[in-house]
Amino acid sequence: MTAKTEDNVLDQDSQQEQETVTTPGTSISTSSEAEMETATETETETEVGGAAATNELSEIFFVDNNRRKHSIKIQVKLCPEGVYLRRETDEDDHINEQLIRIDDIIGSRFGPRLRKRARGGLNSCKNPNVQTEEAAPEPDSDNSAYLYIYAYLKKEKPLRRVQTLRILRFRSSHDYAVNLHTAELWHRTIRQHKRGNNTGSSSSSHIGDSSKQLLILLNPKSGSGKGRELFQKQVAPLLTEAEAQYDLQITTHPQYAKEFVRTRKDLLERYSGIVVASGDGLFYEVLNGLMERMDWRRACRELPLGIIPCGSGNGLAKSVAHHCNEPYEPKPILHATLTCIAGKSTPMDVVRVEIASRDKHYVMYSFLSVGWGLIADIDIESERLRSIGAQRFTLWAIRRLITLRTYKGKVYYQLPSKITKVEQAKEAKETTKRAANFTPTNPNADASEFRDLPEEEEGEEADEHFSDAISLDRSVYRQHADSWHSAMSRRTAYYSLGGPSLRSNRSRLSLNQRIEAANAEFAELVPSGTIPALNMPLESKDGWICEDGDFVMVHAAYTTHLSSDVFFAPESRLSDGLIYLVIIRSGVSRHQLLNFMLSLNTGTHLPIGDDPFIKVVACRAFRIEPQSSDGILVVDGERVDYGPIQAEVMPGLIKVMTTNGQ
Ligand SMILES: Nc1ncnc2c1ncn2[C@@H]1O[C@H](COP(=O)(O)OP(=O)(O)OP(=O)(O)O)[C@@H](O)[C@H]1O
Repeated sequence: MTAKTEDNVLDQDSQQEQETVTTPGTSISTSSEAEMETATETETETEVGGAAATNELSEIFFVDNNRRKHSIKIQVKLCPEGVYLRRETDEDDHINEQLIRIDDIIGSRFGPRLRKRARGGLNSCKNPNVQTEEAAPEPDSDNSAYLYIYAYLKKEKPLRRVQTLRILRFRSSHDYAVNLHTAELWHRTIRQHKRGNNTGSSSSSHIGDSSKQLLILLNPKSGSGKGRELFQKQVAPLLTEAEAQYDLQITTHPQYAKEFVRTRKDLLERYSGIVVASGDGLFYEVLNGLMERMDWRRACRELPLGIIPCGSGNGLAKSVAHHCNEPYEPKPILHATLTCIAGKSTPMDVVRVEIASRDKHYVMYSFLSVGWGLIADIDIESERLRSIGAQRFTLWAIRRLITLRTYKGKVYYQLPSKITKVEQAKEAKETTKRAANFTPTNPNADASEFRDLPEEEEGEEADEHFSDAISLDRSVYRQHADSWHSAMSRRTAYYSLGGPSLRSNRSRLSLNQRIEAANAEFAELVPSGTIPALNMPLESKDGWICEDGDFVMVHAAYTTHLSSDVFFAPESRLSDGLIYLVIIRSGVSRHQLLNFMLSLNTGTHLPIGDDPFIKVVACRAFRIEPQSSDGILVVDGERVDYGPIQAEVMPGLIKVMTTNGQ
């Protein structure tokens, strides 16, 4: 196991290395005592939460390898950086070292030798929290205890993750319990180092908090309809290795995921994060479900979202992999699962989209794109060729290029630098006004959070509130229902008597006071836009730039990839607060368009200098006003009502699971 051979082994196509190293046991007792003493000397003790926790462990092991004639001595050191393996060769006293970084270790398990394959795979989507009866593995006859360390080493050139299993065998004592105790100490120390590594300022750990679970929402119909099978084979084993506690919810119909996250009262108390195992469509549902919660701000802040690409779109999964410099192909599900269990998260922009068509007027929250024209047409119209797979896009693109359409209308956009000053002044004014009018229920509480009302005393007062509630219920509730998320008003959400907060919290205040207080707070807390409503004009004095005429396409993106092979906005960053608006004007040649389409997968489709027909604008908000009444508009790849549409970025509003937390 020299560094050279180690690398060679790690690079094998099987992408799995498994090696057992063993502690000196009774059979090698001569060296055992001395080395154990050395190991003890290198240990340092730190006090964590009242219990003594070992910060660094060191032990001498021997490789128990049948291919070799004699054992190889290896020093294994566990420290906050990871696991160091240090081997001294007999031949030339050459020292070989390997570090398995703590970030690359996803978990470990200890106990007797695993009789089955040590991948820890599950056979079904069973709830990991429910104990099932399994035959308990017996200790070896020599009373060895084992520690299985599961790691996925990150390698560059080519970028990949190499599955690695290190098995440490502890047999210094005749007593299995003592060996087990040592293995457990190593296991605990690995967990502790992983946790320590995940509590940086820009990241939050969603793994390891034993009181909470990951919520996993799986769409069994996504992609080729094999979501469930893919989960069992590729995702569940990794979750087991990472000891991730999770609640698997399999969606039964469209909107299931949205309703689940929207209505689940204990969402924040029960879950540490939400993982979507599906395409971008289900992620869109989850995002919009979260945004419709009363505690949306807290939910966005406290619940990192992850995506495991089991669908056909997968733009977000590819964008996240690109952001963290993680591999995507050839095993996107495995790589994305590793990202979701890395325990880190990064802020990501959300875009508030407002749509008006005929009598409808509504708001939705988007994370990928808004499209009008060429790409939107290809996306939606090629649906009829779904049966031929991804080829449908190429075929329909050729067709659209031959019969090129143009759309008349206006496109407005607002650049970030201009708006900053205007908005800052506006925001400062608003804040002063709010501060003057608003008396918080709890003056010590964080004003940006939704706060529950104080506990109420039982008794007569409660009855009084109940009669008040009956008399007020209908009007207030109707207002809430009608106005919730109405796009016309900035402050249109009302505290609902039927809402979860009032039902679950009781107050000493009179009901009227409570409604008033809650509405005052809630008005501040509804996710509102800062740009004029869709039916209001956009003024150039506010920094709005207007382009009028015929367009082949206007497509806005806020992540790098629209799908796993469309590298649409290479400059985009997860939380840069920017929308990349690509505008293609009528008059562009078919040849130029063909080049544009062919270069989309490499991200080289955008002109380097000024181009009269194709341009990209990094803005913070935009509006499209189509002149015709027919056409296709897409938000995150899904068709929406056709008509005026506007969008503005809400920088870093949510958190997505990443491997680097940056
Ligand atoms: N159990 C279900 N049965 C049918 N549809 C579902 C189910 N669960 C979720 N959906 C819907 O399926 C749609 C597509 O899901 P998703 O985007 O995750 O997969 P996809 O295969 O990538 O889809 P697409 O091909 O549209 O990109 C979502 O809009 C979601 O509302």
